[in-house]
Order: sequence, then structure tokens, then C-alpha cells
Amino acid sequence: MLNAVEKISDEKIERDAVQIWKDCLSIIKDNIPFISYSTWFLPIKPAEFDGTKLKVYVPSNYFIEWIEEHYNTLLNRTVNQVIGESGKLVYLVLDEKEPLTKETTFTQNIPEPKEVKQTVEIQKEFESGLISKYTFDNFIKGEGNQLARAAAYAIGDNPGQTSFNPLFIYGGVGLGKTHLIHAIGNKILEKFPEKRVIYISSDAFTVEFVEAIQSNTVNDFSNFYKSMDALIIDDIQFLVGKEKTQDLFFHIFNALHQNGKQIVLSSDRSPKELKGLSDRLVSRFLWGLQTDIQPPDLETRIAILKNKSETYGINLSREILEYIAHNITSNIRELEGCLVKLLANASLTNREIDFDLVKRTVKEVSTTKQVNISIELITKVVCEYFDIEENKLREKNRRKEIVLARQIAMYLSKQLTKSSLKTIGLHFGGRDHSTVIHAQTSIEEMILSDLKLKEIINTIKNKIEMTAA
Ligand SMILES: Nc1ncnc2c1ncn2[C@@H]1O[C@H](COP(=O)(O)OP(=O)(O)OP(=O)(O)O)[C@@H](O)[C@H]1O
Repeated sequence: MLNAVEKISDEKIERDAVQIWKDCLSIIKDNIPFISYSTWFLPIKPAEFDGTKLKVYVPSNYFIEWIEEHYNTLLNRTVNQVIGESGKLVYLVLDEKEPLTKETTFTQNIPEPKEVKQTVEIQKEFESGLISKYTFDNFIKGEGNQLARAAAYAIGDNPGQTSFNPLFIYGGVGLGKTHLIHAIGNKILEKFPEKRVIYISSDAFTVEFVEAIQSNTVNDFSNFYKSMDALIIDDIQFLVGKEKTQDLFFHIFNALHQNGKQIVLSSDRSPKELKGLSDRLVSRFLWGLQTDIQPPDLETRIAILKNKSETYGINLSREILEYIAHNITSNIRELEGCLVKLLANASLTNREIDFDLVKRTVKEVSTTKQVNISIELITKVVCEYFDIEENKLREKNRRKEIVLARQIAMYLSKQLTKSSLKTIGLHFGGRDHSTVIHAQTSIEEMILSDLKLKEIINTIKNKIEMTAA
């Protein structure tokens, strides 16, 4: 009986919220350009109203920042008009890793919106650390992530029971590793709400470990992680050089593995490339499945852009999607960044998203990216990759692997910097500009037929861009 009463009053709270937000929207709509209205206000959804406070769901903290910076006065006025002088708007951020802590008359952060909690019915004494917006449903399949996705999906369905234990996913920056490993955790909890699943970055794991040492609670710390059904650790490369943490992790790993519990790890490089990680850990990482994620091809980039723009409530033409996807090739985070910038530009300049605006935004995004990339940085990353000394690229060395590394460095210098052929030639031992042209055309030809080389160059390019960012 009590439940029924609660249910009725819950429904009323939601209904009131819907009506009030509708009234607010009709005022807002009349006061700002339609593009700004649809970009920043339509994605906001009403949650509940308690007489003075209207709680609304917003997609991200970025939204709050933007709205507060640009529309605070309008919102203030609108809320006062619709609710009255004591009216307040409270934002519930869906699914951000770190919710805003700032509080203003308008905003206040509530850690977990109701909707998110409902997906996990069994309350645990710890936070899973999972971001619920990262799911398999919104992870676009492509050639570059096919195997990683399939293995991740199988684990989500059957944690600890496949031969993919541990699952080790590696690849360049912004290619979807974090998204995928969260999706695993979310799927496990969806299917088995009682399971204990935790996501943590290896950095946070180290910090917690140091705190446990300081407070003399290392045993509790270790037992806590050993009690998980699935342990998901992001960016495991940050354990390199941290011997004590590695040691403890080794014991946790063994305990979980022996008990058939699932371990999922992500890294920016393959286990064998994790120099500085103890051999016994590396050998355990090789027990299960190691799979990489490669940069997405054109069709996948278009599909991702389409999907992301739809979540922002906008429909971009195929021509625009293709243009962005053609010009932003390195990683998905950058594609998303370009989309957000496009929305911001359209909103700021109060114009429709047309081809000119798209071109300008893509140019802006690409220019900022290129600013910090130097030929020195390119040389350094290429040499690190091939494990050769930098001066070898400047010498007249004709060894096959040195020639290839030199040509790749020249090719990337032309692609990623604004340096002239002459300047690039000078950096590589005072070579003529025709040598640089030759390097460029040779690499372009080689990657047409040699997919492995193409992958290597993409990996190097990602590393350069990551270091320069
Ligand atoms: N296949 C995909 N489909 C949809 N969105 C994707 C896909 N791959 C990546 N993304 C999105 O791109 C963004 C960057 O992805 P993510 O953070 O998972 O990258 P990462 O590989 O973990 O990068 P880093 O190594 O820098 O942590 C996220 O917003 C993610 O949702």
C-alpha cells in the first residue's frame, strides 16, 4: 500500500517537473537563436520538482559550464518567472567521471541521478567507478576494434568463464579502450547485478595503495580487490617503475585468477612493450587474450560522428560528416572534440551548421593540434619506436631499418608540421629537398600495399600527437 502511494507521488513529481521544464523551454526558445536552443537546451531532461527546486538531467559537466557561462541570466529570469522568486534549478550530471563540486544558486551536484542507480538494483558498499554511458550499444564496430569488441562482449556475458582472462586491450590514445572496458563492467552488472565489479585507473590504484601503506591498512586494501568478481584496470602502463604496487597487484591478480574471477586491463602498448614492468606480471598478462585497437577507418569515423552528433540532438548531412571524418583521422576523442567545437562555434556565432563553418572548425582544430609538434619530437618518437639512436637518422647510414625510420620521420614531419622540404632536409643531416620528396612518395606508396607498415605509422603518429597535446 505504502509503495503504491509512493509510486503515485513519484509520478506526480515527475509530471510536474515535465510541465515546468516545458514552460521554461518555451520562454528560453523565444529568447535565443534556434541552433543554441536545440544544442544546449533540448538535450536537458526534467527529473523532478519539489515545490522550489526543479531537478534536470544534463548530458555532461561541459553542458553546465557552457550554460552557466552563456545563459545564466536568461535561466535565472526564466526560473523566477515560472517557479517564483525562490525557484532553483538543480543539474544532475549523467555519467561524468568527476562531477562538478561547485555550487551556485542555480547548480548543485547530486552524485548519482536516480535513473543511473536503478540500473544496479543491489546496492554495494563501494562505488564501481563505472561510467554508465559507456556501453556496447553506443560503441561503433569497425575493422580496427572488431576483435577487441567481440572479446569484450563475450566477457561481459560470461565473466571469468572464457579463455580471455585476463583480457588485455591496448592501442593509441583516444581509440576507445576506456569506453570498451567500462562497457564490459556495465554489461556484467546488467546481467549479474549481484557481482562485485570495480573499475579503477592504475594511477588511482597506486594512490590508494600508498594511502593504505600510510594508514597501515594494506591487508584491507588487498582483500578488498581480491573480493571482486571483475577487476578492470585502465592504463596499466602507469605501473611501470612502481615496483611495490606491481608486487601487490601480482598477488591480487593471482588470487583473482585462481578463483576464476575476471581481470580486464588496458594499456597504450602491448604487454611485451611494457619495459619496466616485472617479467612475472608480463607473463601473466600473456595468459589470456591480448588484442589491440587500431585507428578507425573512414566509414567507422563517419558512423561514430553520426552517432555522437545524434546524441547531441543534431543531424549533420553525409557531406559534412564525410568532410570531418576525412580531415580528422588520428583518433576518436579528436573527432568528438571537433564536433563539440562545431556546436560551440555555431552557437557563439549564432548561425546554422553549414559547410563553411565546418571547414573553419576543422581548420581550427587541426591548427591547434599541429602547434606543438616539432621535427625534434617526431625524430625522438620514431627513434624510440624503432629503438635506434637519433643521430643515426642524421648520418649517411644506409642500413635498411635506418633508411625506413628516416623516411618515416621525414614523411611525418611533412604531414604534421608546417616546415618546408628544405627545413626538413636540414634536420636530417643536411639532406636535399628532393630526398624529402622521395621519402614522402616512397612511404605513400608502401602504405598502400603494406598494412602492417600503415599500422606502425599510425601508432607512431598517435604517440607524437599524444606527447605534443
Ligand atoms: N568505437 C567507438 N564508438 C563510439 N565512440 C567511441 C568509439 N571509440 C572511442 N569512442 C569515444 O571516443 C572517446 C575516447 O575514447 P576512450 O576514452 O575510450 O579512448 P582511450 O583509448 O581509452 O584513450 P586514452 O588512452 O587516451 O585513455 C570516448 O568519448 C569514447 O566514447
